[in-house]
Amino acid sequence: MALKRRATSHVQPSPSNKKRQIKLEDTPVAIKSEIKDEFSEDIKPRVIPAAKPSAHEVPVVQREFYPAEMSNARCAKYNSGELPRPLHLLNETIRKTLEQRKKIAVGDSVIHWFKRDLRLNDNRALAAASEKARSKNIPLICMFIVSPQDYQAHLTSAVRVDFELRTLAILKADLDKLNIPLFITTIDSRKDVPSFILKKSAEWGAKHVFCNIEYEVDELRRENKLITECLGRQIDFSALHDDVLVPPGNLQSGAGKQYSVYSPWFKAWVRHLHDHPHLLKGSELPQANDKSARSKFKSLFDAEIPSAPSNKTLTSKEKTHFAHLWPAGEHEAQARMERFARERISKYKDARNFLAENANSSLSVHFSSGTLSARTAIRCAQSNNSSPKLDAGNAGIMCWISEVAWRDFYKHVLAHWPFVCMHKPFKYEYSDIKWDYNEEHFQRWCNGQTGFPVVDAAMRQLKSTGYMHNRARMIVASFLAKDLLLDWRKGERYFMENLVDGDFASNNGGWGFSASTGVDPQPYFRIFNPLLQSEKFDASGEYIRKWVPELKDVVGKAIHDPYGRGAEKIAKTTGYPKPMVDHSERRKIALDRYKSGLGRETANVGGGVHN
Ligand SMILES: Cc1cc2nc3c(=O)[nH]c(=O)nc-3n(C[C@H](O)[C@H](O)[C@H](O)COP(=O)(O)OP(=O)(O)OC[C@H]3O[C@@H](n4cnc5c(N)ncnc54)[C@H](O)[C@@H]3O)c2cc1C
Repeated sequence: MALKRRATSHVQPSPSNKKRQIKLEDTPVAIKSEIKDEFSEDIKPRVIPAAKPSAHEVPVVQREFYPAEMSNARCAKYNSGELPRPLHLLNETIRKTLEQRKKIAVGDSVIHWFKRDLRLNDNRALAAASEKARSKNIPLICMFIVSPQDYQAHLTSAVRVDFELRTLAILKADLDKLNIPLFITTIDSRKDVPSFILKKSAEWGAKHVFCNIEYEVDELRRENKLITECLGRQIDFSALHDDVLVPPGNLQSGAGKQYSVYSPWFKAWVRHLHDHPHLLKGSELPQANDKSARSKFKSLFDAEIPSAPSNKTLTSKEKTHFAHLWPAGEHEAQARMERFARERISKYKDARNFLAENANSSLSVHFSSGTLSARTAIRCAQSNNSSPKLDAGNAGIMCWISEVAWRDFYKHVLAHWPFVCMHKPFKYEYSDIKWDYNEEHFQRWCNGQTGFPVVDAAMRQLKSTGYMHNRARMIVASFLAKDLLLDWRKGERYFMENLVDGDFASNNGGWGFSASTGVDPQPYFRIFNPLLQSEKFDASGEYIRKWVPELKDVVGKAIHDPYGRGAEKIAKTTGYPKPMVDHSERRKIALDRYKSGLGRETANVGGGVHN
């Protein structure tokens, strides 16, 4: 019972997302223990404590899926190579089984398993599956598995699930035109996914199954296991790199180490792509099946798209709202990319940080669901540039490419330092920083009621649209960690539960950057001043007025600080709250906390830099 209470205590129902909250108590005990067993070889020998939280236990870990927070010593073992990285193990299995898998004769069909690659264009595994099917003139079958427990474990937002399901309808229709069925089904227990794939392969006579690699720990381990289990049944399970331009592990410094700083990593990334142009080349579209596939697999063609799991269901009003805001599917993604490259990309460098400007691409939702490949996007940017080089030509285009590269960077980080996926900060020595768990403070942050207009505008933008401007993400993340002194992982979690573009690696990377606990972070003594950020990046207050209607009649600079700059009367009348903390006081406490968490002197707290 205590375990359940702890697990649910950090689920943060807010008025608008209450319906979407996961009711963990509803999860049958039997299923919970299955999940624990399945989680990883890595944790199997360890016993997950039943109830009593250890002094070190953080109430952020979803204990019904994962063990308690990992120790620093165990993180160090990943760093020293004593513990093998899941991607390394997967690569090894791929390499060791290659010859045996090559010998497997093509069966009666070939399967492509869609995951976060929901497109026909430029899709490595789908193209390979199609090629295999064509080599023997047999049908290609596509499949997608709705896994409610994966949604729950990965904190996938209801908005994102809705986007995925709408995309699947488009994908199914596009595949249908090629006589290719898209079979979509729901598997209640994530543990059953591998056996389901084996079962379907046998049923459809498939000897080849293809998918693209996801770099999160559970997924890498699942695919590793699938290769071996499939091989035992004479089935070739192929997992390919697709989601990133350069496969993780391919970029190393002169000393043979992984880069943990972005700038040298980016130079190496550019160099690698210039030296290996095939990595940027698009993949072929899948070829049509023979018409006979329609009768042979009629039930698959007829299979309906399942509805969202009950804890990830939007109301019909929300559905209409988000469908209008985020049209789904790869055609929309392509059109949006082309429009952006034609109309706005060249001004991106100068305008991208301004909160009220429509300067960014808003393509993250498509990258994270795989309705647009980062390769395709970069080729499109390149084709609008005066130089074919990734680091030359138009400043706006170069800058945008370097932003897309951050996405690759964080996936490389995730693959090389897998403990970031296990609730540990990249800088695990920062685990000892004392965080607060003040529920009222957290709720005020979630609901945009902090009394800091720019923070509140951003949090309300998230709630209303499932999206937040990048600069705003940095401001609110810094505010949560360094002004409210709340555990940044609570913010990381809330973002995943609400973002339409939620992506583990980028989200974790962004939070680590802002809380100064991550890879290539801003130093802990750099503490965003929300007022200065507001004045700099929303000078006219347009962004604030849009999202905080209580302040729409405030004129001039008072918009950034209504209580401090003479707009108290309006703010009071409209019910806009006073600032919930004093920034300069909190800044001092934050510096102290960081210093003592790192075991440094606490006396001298000067030297903090205001941005
Ligand atoms: C605290 C925090 C949390 C974040 N969480 C996510 C997340 O869950 N999912 C997500 O996709 N991005 C996340 N980001 C990164 C970034 O904010 C978004 O990618 C960006 O705002 C998406 O808007 P856009 O598509 O208009 O980006 P653009 O400015 O047009 O950039 C183009 C693309 O480059 C990539 N990109 C840009 N900036 C970054 C970055 N800092 N890190 C990684 N990739 C980047 C994205 O794929 C983006 O779509 C987070 C950043 C922070 C600071």
